[in-house]
Amino acid sequence: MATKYKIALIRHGESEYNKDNRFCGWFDADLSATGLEEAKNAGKMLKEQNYTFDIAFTSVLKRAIKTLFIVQEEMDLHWIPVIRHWRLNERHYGGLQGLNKSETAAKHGEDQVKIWRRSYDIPPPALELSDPRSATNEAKYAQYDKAVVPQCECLKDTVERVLPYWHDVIVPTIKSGKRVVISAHGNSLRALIKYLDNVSDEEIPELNVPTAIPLVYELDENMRPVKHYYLADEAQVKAAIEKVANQGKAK
Ligand SMILES: O=C(O)[C@@H](CO)OP(=O)(O)O
Repeated sequence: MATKYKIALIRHGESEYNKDNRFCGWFDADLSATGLEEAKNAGKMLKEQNYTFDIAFTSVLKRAIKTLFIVQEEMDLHWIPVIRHWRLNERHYGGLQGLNKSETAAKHGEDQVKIWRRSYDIPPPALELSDPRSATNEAKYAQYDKAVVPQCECLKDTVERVLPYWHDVIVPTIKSGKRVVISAHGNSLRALIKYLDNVSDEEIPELNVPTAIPLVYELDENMRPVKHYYLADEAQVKAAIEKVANQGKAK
């Protein structure tokens, strides 16, 4: 298998909700001061390693949009087209959105929290439509049928809404020869990685994506992965992955 295309995936930098260890999902949390710094470093890593892009895809959530912009700023790539779409949003965390992950683990047990955070097909509790946390009435989703806006999602649901966007929009862009960067979220990227690397439902709970360390996928002419790697040293990646995994521990 020969590499024909290279794409970069970036999970946004630490958000205010990550900092407070709260479930975030479709809540539009901003980047924390650390997150801003992480995003800057991601841009630096890409620049130092001579990456460049022709087009960017991101979600409609500001933590991913701002991370992308900071990366563009570091790379002096402000001019490239940026396409934002809700299909790249974070997995919707339903009734868990806003709750502290450690407190939730103390209340429901770490095993239950791991199931909610990382299982493939078990969704968190759904939000009521009348819940002020529901995204149904947000202006950015007004153009879509109300049924499009989830009230909770398991990873399987996220895979099912990310993949049509991957196949219908991102793949044709990559095939047209454009160098693509995707700035998205822990679980929308897990959904894409599950598909690309054929990760089984049993293995997916152990996959965590660290914040703002660019992850490069080399793809063959059939868009199958040849290899992938983070643009940081192994120890840094390992520590950042453990930090994410540990967020579900009761303290
Ligand atoms: O809260 C969230 O939306 C996600 C990403 O920050 O968290 P988790 O890693 O628990 O899936």
